[in-house]
Amino acid sequence: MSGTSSTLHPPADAVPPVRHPDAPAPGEPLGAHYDQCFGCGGGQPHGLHIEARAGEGVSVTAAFTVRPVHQGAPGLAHGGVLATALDETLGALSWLLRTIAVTGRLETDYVRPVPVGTTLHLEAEVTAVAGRKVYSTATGRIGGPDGPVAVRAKALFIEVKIDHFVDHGREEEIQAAMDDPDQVRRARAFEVNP
Ligand SMILES: CCCCC/C=C\C/C=C\C/C=C\C/C=C\CCCC(=O)SCCNC(=O)CCNC(=O)[C@H](O)C(C)(C)COP(=O)(O)OP(=O)(O)OC[C@H]1O[C@@H](n2cnc3c(N)ncnc32)[C@H](O)[C@@H]1OP(=O)(O)O
Repeated sequence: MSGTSSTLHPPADAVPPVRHPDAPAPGEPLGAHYDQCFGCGGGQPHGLHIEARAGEGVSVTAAFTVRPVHQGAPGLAHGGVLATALDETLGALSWLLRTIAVTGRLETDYVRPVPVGTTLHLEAEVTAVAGRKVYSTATGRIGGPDGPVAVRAKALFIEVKIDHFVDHGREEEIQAAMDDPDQVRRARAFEVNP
């Protein structure tokens, strides 16, 4: 069974997404947007350590291997962890648009259980853009990149400025991020040069 809420249908004035000319080439690893990110950060011991790569057009691929710490039921991945994997992969699309966007809405279909030890092969693409609203879809397949779909999602991301994080993040992490030249460089890489 599946159904999508109306807010995830692009409006009539939506336009196709445009890959930024300075976007990483297809196949290139995108790296983490933040070292402490639960989804992609290398410095986050409890994280999912998702590694995304640029795809064709405005798309990305990624892989996530389910570990015992990700269980919900015995031997099976927790649904919230799988939603996080989809959310993170969808978030990585920002590298190709070179805009910063946060998840406004994420709807997930769980089609097949995902056992511990499985590698989830993820793909995401932007389907439409309307002003600050970015519409996207993602799938997670098991047994190989062409294997059966286990999870899929539709999402609405909303474009924000760096100020979103500076205004809302806890001060100690924001200060540490601003003091880290590598973090500042990564944050800037999302933004189209004026
Ligand atoms: C130097 C220091 C740097 C530190 C930063 C470090 C790194 C930064 C770089 C990159 C990081 C970027 C992203 C992270 C990437 C991946 C992680 C995975 C993604 C996530 O995990 S990210 C976390 C979860 N995410 C949130 O934490 C969002 C909380 N939320 C809000 O912060 C606000 O809610 C916001 C901003 C979303 C909107 O607020 P707002 O005031 O800006 O705009 P507004 O409300 O007017 O919405 C504008 C139009 O979007 C429509 N709209 C809004 N929300 C909707 C919804 N839910 N459903 C349907 N439509 C919606 C409205 O209906 C309106 O539509 P219309 O224009 O047609 O009226």
